[in-house]
Amino acid sequence: MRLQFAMDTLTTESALDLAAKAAPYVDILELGTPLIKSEGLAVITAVKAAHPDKTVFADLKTMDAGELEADIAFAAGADLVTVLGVAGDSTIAGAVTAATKHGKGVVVDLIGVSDKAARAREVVALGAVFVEMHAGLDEQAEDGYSLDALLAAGKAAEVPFSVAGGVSADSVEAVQQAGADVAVAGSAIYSASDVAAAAAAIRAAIR
Ligand SMILES: O=C(CO)[C@H](O)[C@H](O)COP(=O)(O)O
Repeated sequence: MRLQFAMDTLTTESALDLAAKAAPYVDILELGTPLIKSEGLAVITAVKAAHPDKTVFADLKTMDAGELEADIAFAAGADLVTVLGVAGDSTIAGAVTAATKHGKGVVVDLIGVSDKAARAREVVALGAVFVEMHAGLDEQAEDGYSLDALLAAGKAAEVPFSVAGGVSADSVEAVQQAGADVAVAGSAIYSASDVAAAAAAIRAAIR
């Protein structure tokens, strides 16, 4: 299982600092949606230039204009971009067209989708390389939140999937046991006082 570090920070300087500390322990460097909105596509180019050996994941969360938004992110250096699962099929197919042109990939983020397993199968048929079983930061803050529903959806989907929603060193083993291809960890790493140690601890918990 690969480990993806979601950098939900707001400046390129901070992203480059976080990436440098975590890179030895992670496979995928994610530029979070707030970071891309704050700094624009240039942050993708900067992180890819600093880490050409890593998969650079641009969390665009595209909802419309799939081909155009994916195209400009791939041209900036992204290896993977996200499109929302609640978007129309034509938006997802458009992003896949751009990915094919660039030799890159589209990940469909299932945040806000009620039947994640069923939508996962549909979007993989449209060409997504994997889906993200995702509970966002606001959902994580709700009473009673747990990763369990995401893990169950991943098991039921029977397609390649990642899990994002507060994954930590304590929960990453359950993510792996559910059959995930990628574990996504954001705040568990970037909020730690020792970013490198936090990333290393999650890596060590992956068998
Ligand atoms: O896409 C996101 C929020 O929309 C986050 O990057 C994702 O949820 C991973 O971060 P965390 O581990 O802190 O939940």
